Amino acid sequence: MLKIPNHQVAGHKAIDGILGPLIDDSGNFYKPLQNDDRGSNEVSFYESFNSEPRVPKSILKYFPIFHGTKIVNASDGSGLHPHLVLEDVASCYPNPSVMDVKIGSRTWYPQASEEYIKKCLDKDRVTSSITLGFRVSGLKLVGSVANEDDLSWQPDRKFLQNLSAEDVKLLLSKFVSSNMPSEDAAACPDRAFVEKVFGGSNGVLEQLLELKKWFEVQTIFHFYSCSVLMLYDKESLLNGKSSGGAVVKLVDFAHVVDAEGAIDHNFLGGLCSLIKFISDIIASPDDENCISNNNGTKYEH
Ligand SMILES: O=P(O)(O)O[C@@H]1[C@@H](OP(=O)(O)O)[C@H](OP(=O)(O)O)[C@H](O)[C@H](OP(=O)(O)O)[C@H]1OP(=O)(O)O
Ligand SMILES: Nc1ncnc2c1ncn2[C@@H]1O[C@H](COP(=O)(O)OP(=O)(O)O)[C@@H](O)[C@H]1O
Repeated sequence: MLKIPNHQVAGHKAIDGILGPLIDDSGNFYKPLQNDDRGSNEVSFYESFNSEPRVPKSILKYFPIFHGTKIVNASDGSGLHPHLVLEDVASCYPNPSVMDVKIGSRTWYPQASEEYIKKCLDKDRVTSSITLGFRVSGLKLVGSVANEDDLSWQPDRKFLQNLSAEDVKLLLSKFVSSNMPSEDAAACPDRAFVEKVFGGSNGVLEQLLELKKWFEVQTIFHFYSCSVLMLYDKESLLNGKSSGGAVVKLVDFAHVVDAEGAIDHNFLGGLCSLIKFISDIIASPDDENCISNNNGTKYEH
């Protein structure tokens, strides 16, 4: 029995009869192939990625496992439709906090139509993509008590569109905090999970640094409009379960193109920028938890 995922934070969602991803109880994520080139491009990417001998084994873990395609009933009620069958990277978490960060200051690929480039450029300009090299595309923050809906916060696209560098820093700090899963700008994030999630030898920062090393040398693919997904489970971490630890996965390969022997400096630049934000949060002392809001007011504990 396929169902709508609870933990999807961005992209096309299978709500209100729209075509979107579905999951099963066996840990699979069914992403519908879009009817234009995007669906077939993403299938081609997974096929070539998985058969590409130049991709180091250590890098494979940053990509969802690909189980091929399958025709299943679409979420919009339109009947049978081909879907990518991917590993559901959220399936091992009871109640994950999730952040989708679209990497790159430029989300359009060189071969795209003028109309598409304009649409992407407009979004890159109004969001933090051009200024920061990435934008937060989706977010779900969960409170410390599992399964209590009122303790989770999933901001809408509008809220995420206009974030400054300070706002992004605040959001990343909230992502690793046990308090205030809300858009309240006056809230001081306690960063209770900063070491467990961002820091440490298995944390987000180490994972991003490993990815960065690969992006410094790989000249196989250019990953336009692709996202870094960060997930972890607060309750499991609080209970000392190692299974709640943070993972980094790359998702959305509808616009991956051949690198033609060149470094993907667009992705690499965005990744370095995200790494800098996360390193700064790990390094900043606790008394810098309270960050200025949009008016420059500094909130205290
Ligand atoms: O038009 P929208 O607003 O739904 O745009 C989608 C984007 O949502 P956004 O507004 O940037 O959060 C969406 O971005 P996210 O995955 O949500 O970050 C995709 O870029 C999507 O395009 P594609 O399927 O990757 O080709 C975009 O979808 P298309 O409309 O290009 O199919
Ligand atoms: N393999 C996966 N497992 C679990 N969740 C996923 C997976 N792939 C994508 N998602 C969820 O779906 C969202 C949108 O995915 P994406 O591939 O970007 O779709 P779209 O092409 O519609 O933008 C992500 O932000 C994430 O929350």
